[in-house]
Order: sequence, then structure tokens, then C-alpha cells
Amino acid sequence: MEDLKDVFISPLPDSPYVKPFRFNYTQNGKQKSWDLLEVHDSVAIIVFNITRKVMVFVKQFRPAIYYNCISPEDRKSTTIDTSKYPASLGIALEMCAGIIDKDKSVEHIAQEEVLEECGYSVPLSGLHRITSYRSGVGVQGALQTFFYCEVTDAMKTEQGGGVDDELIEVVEKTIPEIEEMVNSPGPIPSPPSCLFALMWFLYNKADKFRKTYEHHCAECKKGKMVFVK
Ligand SMILES: Nc1ncnc2c1ncn2[C@@H]1O[C@H](COP(=O)(O)OP(=O)(O)O[C@H]2O[C@H](CO)[C@@H](O)[C@H](O)[C@H]2O)[C@@H](O)[C@H]1O
Ligand SMILES: [Mg+2]
Repeated sequence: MEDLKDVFISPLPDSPYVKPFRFNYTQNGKQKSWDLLEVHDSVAIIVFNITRKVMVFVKQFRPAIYYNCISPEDRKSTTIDTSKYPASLGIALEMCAGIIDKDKSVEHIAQEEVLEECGYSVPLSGLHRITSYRSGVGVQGALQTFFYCEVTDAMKTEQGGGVDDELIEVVEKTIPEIEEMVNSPGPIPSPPSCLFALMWFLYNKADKFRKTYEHHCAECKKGKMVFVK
């Protein structure tokens, strides 16, 4: 994932992923315009492994993050010096997510992404639609639909890691590690949607699993309840 070379910037040809255009309008009698990017709507899924009480993340190289680490001066050079700018600068930790580029329901797209990226076979009934929100409101405003699913080790039927030329590493974090992540002073190498997902999980679900830890501990300590972080 971190073997990066031959990095250079070029003008955008016709792209199936992003379409830049100018949006013109008159508001309160004043003529205005806004420069926009048309992108696909998407899904994102919180995957929580209840066998081992860990959250499943995907780690991947994100060119957009990498590019924004390069100084404006160095962006002008014909090739980017990868010894000065190693790939690690662009590696993000995210929830499993994918664009809606097929004529399928959001539930089916979410199910596919969990299998392709994380390796878990989840029944459609195991995917709970939580909410949807607008991402990149400055220039995109695309809709992301957000799901929660619980998986077990037995549901891990494939390796994960993405399809075609995707290079994705599956990473697991415990509840205390998630808490540490959201309390970090940053910069956190994750999009706001991922941080929202973590806060949603901590607020709505984490207690259920913390209680299991406490109970476990109480058993071990012969009835003495100990809060385990
Ligand atoms: N701009 C681009 N240039 C070149 N190739 C591209 C491309 N966009 C997509 N692709 C190709 O299409 C594949 C799409 O991957 P996914 O469907 O998993 O979406 P991704 O995880 O990138 O974004 C998901 O996760 C992020 C983070 O949450 C959300 O912002 C996003 O809306 C959501 O779909 C990429 O692996 C790549 O091959
Ligand atoms: Mg993805």
C-alpha cells in the first residue's frame, strides 16, 4: 500500500467519477454562481464484530488526502518527490464505504461493500439503515446513506481487501481505542462521516458491549464489578 512512485498532477479529462461545472442562479435579486463537482451518492457501514467486540475499519491510500499534504510550491513540479512526501501521508482509516454506481438498492450496495472490503457475509436483514446525510456541502452535497451491522467471526467468509485494483487493509479497534481516536487532538486521518459513525456507535451501542466487559470482569473477580476500559 505504501509503495508509491511516479506521482504527477494532470488536467482532468472526462471522468466517470467527478464532473466539475458552474451552477448559476439568482438569489434575492442578486445574480450568483457556485463551482461544483457532481459525484456519486454513496453508502457507509459501521461493522462491529460481536465475537471479539471490535469495530472493523478499512485502511487505504486516499489521493485526495495525500495531495492536500503537498505544499502549493511542490504541487507545481513535474513529479512529486515521494521521499519528501511518503505514501503514509495519504493513508486514511474509515468505515467501510462505497459509491452507488450500480442500479441496485442501497441495502444491496452496502451488503456488497461489507463483503468486498471487510470479508463478512451479512444478510440484508442484518443491515440497519441509520440515517443519511450530505457530504462535502461546499462543492458536492452528495447523499451518503449510513448503516450499522453486527458480524461474528463465523460470518468472515472472505479475505476482504477490496476488488480489482483496490488495496484495502482491514483494521480492528476496541471500544477504548475508538474513544481514544475521537478524543485525539488530530489531525485524525479520517473523514467526518467516520467520526460521526464512531460517535453514533459510542452514544447508541457501546454501552451494551461495555456491560459485557463489566460482567465478564465481575465473573473473574468473583462478583466484584470493575469497569474495564
Ligand atoms: N475520483 C476517482 N478517481 C478514480 N477512481 C475512482 C474515483 N472514485 C472512485 N474510483 C474508483 O471506484 C472505486 C470506488 O470505490 P468505493 O465504491 O469503495 O468508494 P470509496 O470507498 O472510494 O468512497 C466512499 O467513501 C468515501 C469516504 O467515506 C466517501 O467520500 C465516498 O462518497 C464513498 O463512496 C475505487 O476503488 C476506484 O477504483
Ligand atoms: Mg470504499
